[in-house]
Amino acid sequence: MNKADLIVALDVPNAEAMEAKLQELPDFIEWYKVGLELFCAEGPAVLEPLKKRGKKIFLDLKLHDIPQTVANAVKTAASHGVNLMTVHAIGGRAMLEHAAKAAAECEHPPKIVAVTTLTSLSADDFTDLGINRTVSEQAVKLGELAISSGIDGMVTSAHEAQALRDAFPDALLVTPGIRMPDGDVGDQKRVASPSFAVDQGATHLVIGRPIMHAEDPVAAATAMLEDMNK
Ligand SMILES: O=C(O)c1cc(=O)[nH]c(=O)n1[C@@H]1O[C@H](COP(=O)(O)O)[C@@H](O)[C@H]1O
Repeated sequence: MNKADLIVALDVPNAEAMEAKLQELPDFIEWYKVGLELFCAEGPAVLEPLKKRGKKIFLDLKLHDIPQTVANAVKTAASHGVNLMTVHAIGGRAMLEHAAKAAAECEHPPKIVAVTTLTSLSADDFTDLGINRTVSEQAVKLGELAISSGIDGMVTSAHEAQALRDAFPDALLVTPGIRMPDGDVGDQKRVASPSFAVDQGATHLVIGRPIMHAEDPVAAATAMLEDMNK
């Protein structure tokens, strides 16, 4: 039994590249994330090979629009049989409530998680954006909005996870920006190890390049899982 779910981000340009990776990656990976790049390239058909393999699907489209548009998008996406979806918390209460209601009305309701602050943003970006709170304060503020609107949980870096876990004991906490201590950070700003994320209360860890770009993806995924469970 793993301490959290490991989700591999299929950040590849097309279905062919996805298939190559799926053949390489180990069976113990139960969750895959399909994001904007792959979904824009292939549309919903790209989900079929994952469903055939019995994998759980995180469709990460980070919806942020007027309430009705988001509700319709949630319903349409859910009809393709996805387990988890993202919206942006800053879309506001009406948008979040519409998303939650649309999901609940689906035959197979997906869980909806709200992005609080992208893991690629730092405190300096907050200054640029005119936000005067700390990243943790902002996460809790947006978490309150999301949870009270009927959303299932938040996407956050592991550094805000404990504050969110304390405030919302039952929420899903999805943490991207996962790196081993010596790993290449790339464009991420708020990174943490798998074990740190789990210790802080994460329920799902999203990992892309450290596994997808590894010379040996099986070894990389195994090391992430071991670190998560230690
Ligand atoms: O919603 C997400 O999944 C997400 C939110 C966030 O704040 N930061 C973030 O990196 N992500 C996604 O998580 C994945 C992280 O990829 P790596 O940095 O390659 O591990 C990417 O697919 C991002 O789109």
